Amino acid sequence: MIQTMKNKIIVSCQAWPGTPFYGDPRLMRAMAESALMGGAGGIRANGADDIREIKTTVDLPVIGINKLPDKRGVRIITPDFESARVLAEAGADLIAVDATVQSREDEAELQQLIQDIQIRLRLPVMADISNVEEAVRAERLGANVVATTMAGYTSYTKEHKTEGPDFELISRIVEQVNIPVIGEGRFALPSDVCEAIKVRGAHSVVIGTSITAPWEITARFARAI
Ligand SMILES: CC(=O)N[C@H](C=O)[C@@H](O)[C@H](O)[C@H](O)COP(=O)(O)O
Repeated sequence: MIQTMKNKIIVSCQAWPGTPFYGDPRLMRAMAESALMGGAGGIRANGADDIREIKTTVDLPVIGINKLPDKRGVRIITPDFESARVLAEAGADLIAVDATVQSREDEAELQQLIQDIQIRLRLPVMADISNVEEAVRAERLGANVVATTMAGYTSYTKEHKTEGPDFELISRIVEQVNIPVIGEGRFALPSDVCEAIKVRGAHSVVIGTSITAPWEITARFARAI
């Protein structure tokens, strides 16, 4: 399944409170259908309700996430086994988890979560990381793929946050790990996708805001004048 996404784009279809797409999973299904029509090779979606709805009409691999508070009360990507289990039940084909040191300092706990998803749910795990060290750690702890999702969003990477995708980080991770590396975060242009996959060696690329957040796309144009 991970192989089927090679050299493809994955569209992140997520609805947040305060945006017009929040509250009706059929809206994210329409987004995912649009992504399929446009040639996407996968979908990334948040929460069991959206995933269940997307799966009714969209025959693409779905990377499931569940952004929920962890035991500290901080919202992170798929904090625990239960939050992963409901995604599997809804039809997710791969589960993404926050694998940053900021959110999961405890290595044994992260390793246990990865193993539980792989063995009990029989699904592969995507590790969302923010730097090279976290990518190397995630591979060592058994993750099946690694994604640059959190680059620029942890306290220790926010100062180096790139305006567009962090291509340099993708290259460095590709050199250091053997599992597929997925570029994610701030992809805005078709040429960004080419750079990540053809030049930097990414397996595929996840695009969210620049496809599924029309208010942000509108603002980019509006700001131009
Ligand atoms: C940091 C974090 O929580 N990222 C989230 C992860 O699922 C989403 O809010 C992003 O939209 C997604 O990663 C895609 O990135 P972009 O929207 O930049 O194309």
